[in-house]
Amino acid sequence: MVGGRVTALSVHDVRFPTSLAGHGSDAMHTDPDYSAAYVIIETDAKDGLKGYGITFTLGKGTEVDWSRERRCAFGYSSCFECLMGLVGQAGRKGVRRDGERNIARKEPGKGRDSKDPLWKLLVDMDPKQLISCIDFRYITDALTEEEAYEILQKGSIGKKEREEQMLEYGYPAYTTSCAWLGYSDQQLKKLCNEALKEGWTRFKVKVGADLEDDIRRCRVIRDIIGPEKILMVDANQRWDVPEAIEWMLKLAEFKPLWIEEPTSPDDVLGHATISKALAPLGIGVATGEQCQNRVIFKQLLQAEALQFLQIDSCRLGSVNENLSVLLMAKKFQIPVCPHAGGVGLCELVQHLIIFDYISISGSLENRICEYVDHLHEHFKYPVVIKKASYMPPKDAGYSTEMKEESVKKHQFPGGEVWQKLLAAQQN
Ligand SMILES: C[C@H](O)[C@@H](O)[C@@H](O)[C@H](O)C(=O)O
Ligand SMILES: [Mg+2]
Repeated sequence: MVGGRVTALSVHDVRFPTSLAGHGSDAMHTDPDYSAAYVIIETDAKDGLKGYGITFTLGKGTEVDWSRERRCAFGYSSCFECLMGLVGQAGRKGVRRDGERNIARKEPGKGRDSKDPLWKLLVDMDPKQLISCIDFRYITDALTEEEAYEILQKGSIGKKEREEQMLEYGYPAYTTSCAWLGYSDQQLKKLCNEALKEGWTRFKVKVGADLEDDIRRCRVIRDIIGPEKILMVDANQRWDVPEAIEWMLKLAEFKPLWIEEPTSPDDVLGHATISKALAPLGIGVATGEQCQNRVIFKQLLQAEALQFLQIDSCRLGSVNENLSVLLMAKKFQIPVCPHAGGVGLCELVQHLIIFDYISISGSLENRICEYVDHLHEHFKYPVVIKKASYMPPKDAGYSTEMKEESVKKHQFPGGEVWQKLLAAQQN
């Protein structure tokens, strides 16, 4: 039982000047500053329990999220059970405030009252408890409560062995850090060679702005990694549907496993058309990092519009919403390959995908979780990567807490880092 009532809440506009070095750049976001609306919730619990929440943005977006997080958190009243949101009704309340339903958010504090990391808390919940966390409204035409229960019951067979396997070997990852669009060929080569030495075997490269550049960059990276290692390409919504198909016909020689976000993330049928056209080439469609709720994921699955489903821990409103998507993906037999990176997304989503493997999917076939090698040093419990795999976190909670010093220095615009940059711009 959760103790304590919420006594204070603060929201911090934390930004990192990643655009200066081209980190995170793609065909649509040429100069992102990885940023977050970071929420700290204090309680009067005797043990000094606090909750931490993150909404990832590319800088300016924090201004929208900042004001919303404040209102939203206060709107919950001071009842800590509501903030926990591990009850279906509370989850429903959290994602459905009138007129604000489409802004990505995440409930702060989840898992923090337990001594377990979030993945373990979920793994140890029985199917009935897990089901009670899910809002099935709008998805029963794709997944009923009974079907979800059955999936979880079946998933409990062999759970212990899978948990041990995760603790020993971790969850397989791929890297996006070598090939941001703003990186020079020289930098790309250097980073790729280093990643190979570190044991990475799966690489994602940004494409979509210029076909000749893409062909050259894919060739550079294939030459370095060889024909056997896995390559994925990501266009970040740059193309129209016919353009996506034509462009990918030209990149097919590099044997990408998937094309990610080929077109508008809202265009379910467009994704289906692209999937159908690229299937004979052995190229799948991956999407989901901009998908904000279970209904869109339901439609993508029903329309056979994607072959790899990319949940995002912050974009989907709450852990609860993620649970429903993991279960739908299992029913439709589509592998979940989470989106990560940004500020803290790797820290968060590792919990969900480790839980998915142990309790839902039971398979690692065609499954990999994104890893991006930026900004982990600002987190109190940073991810641990060994042999290109995420090692299950051991600390309590959702690994969301940032270092106080990092928050202070990177507050926008008053923090030391921004004061220096803004002063340099004026001179
Ligand atoms: C602006 C961001 O860096 C995106 O490019 C990034 O999230 C990307 O789509 C990814 O898949 O990692
Ligand atoms: Mg992407």
